[in-house]
Amino acid sequence: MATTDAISLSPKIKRHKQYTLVIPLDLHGDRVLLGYKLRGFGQGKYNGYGGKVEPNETVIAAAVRELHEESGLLVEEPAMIQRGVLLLETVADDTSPILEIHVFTVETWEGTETATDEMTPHWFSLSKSLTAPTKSTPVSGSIPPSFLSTSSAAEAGGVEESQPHPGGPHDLPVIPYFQMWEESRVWLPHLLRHVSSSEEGRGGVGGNLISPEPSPPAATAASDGDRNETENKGKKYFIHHVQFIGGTDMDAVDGGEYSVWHGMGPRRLDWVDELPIGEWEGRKSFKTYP
Ligand SMILES: COc1nc(N)nc2c1ncn2[C@H]1C[C@H](O)[C@@H](COP(=O)(O)OP(=O)(O)OP(=O)(O)O)O1
Repeated sequence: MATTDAISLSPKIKRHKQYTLVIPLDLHGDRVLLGYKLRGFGQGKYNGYGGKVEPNETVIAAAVRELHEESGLLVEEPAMIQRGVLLLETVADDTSPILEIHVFTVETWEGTETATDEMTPHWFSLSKSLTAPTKSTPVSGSIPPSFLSTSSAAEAGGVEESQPHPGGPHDLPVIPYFQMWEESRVWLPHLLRHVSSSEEGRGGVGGNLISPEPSPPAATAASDGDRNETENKGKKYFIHHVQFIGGTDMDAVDGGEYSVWHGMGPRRLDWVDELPIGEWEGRKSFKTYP
């Protein structure tokens, strides 16, 4: 099945800036950990844990470092499972580099998730978060009042343990997709379905907590620009390429300000067997769009 929007991008003529994004998954507990960002780029949004890849650092080393700095969770490099790459480009500002964000999941770690002055941790239900969200997606469980409950930790610049959810994993809320970067609403449900369907095949997820893979409503699937999910079965990595046209995030907690990193324009999401990683300015990087 053909993808929808055409993307005319020449990665070779734009600089790339590399980032990492790590999503801890507790498959047996049917839970996904996200951080609520308290400062900097993406403030007021939920996201995975990550940041910039420093000079002379590998992407995977940066993923391990950022996860530990922002969440307190410690993993060894082999525990990082690369899942895909986001290629985010702004057309409103031609001088901005393409954000090349390497997405990983981890399923084992040492330590307990802790709040830092940058991120506060919140668990969400994995099985309830598998479908592409719409504004009317019901939010079961209770969305944590993050910006209220975490301000004390932020003000103190200190560390606060995240509390277990009172009703247990079944009472956890759906991922608040409308409090995330808008392109996450597209790729994250795909990734969670991909992980849960492959784990389910191995009998692994939460003792059968995961329901059969749902089909997104036809209108959503068509507009997501992604391939038919059956066709993607067995492919290992996703590539989500988005051109932002600039706009205002009306869902932002602060009311939304114009940013060149809002307003999804042309985009495509593909699943591939291998990520085309090559040399870019002397370091391993995403090579070309396949
Ligand atoms: C614009 O769209 C984005 N979508 C998503 N899903 N994630 C994004 C987007 N833009 C940035 N990110 C991610 C990538 C990183 O994981 C963080 C940004 O990290 P930050 O700018 O805070 O990098 P640090 O190295 O931690 O920076 P400081 O040490 O200067 O705080 O968001």
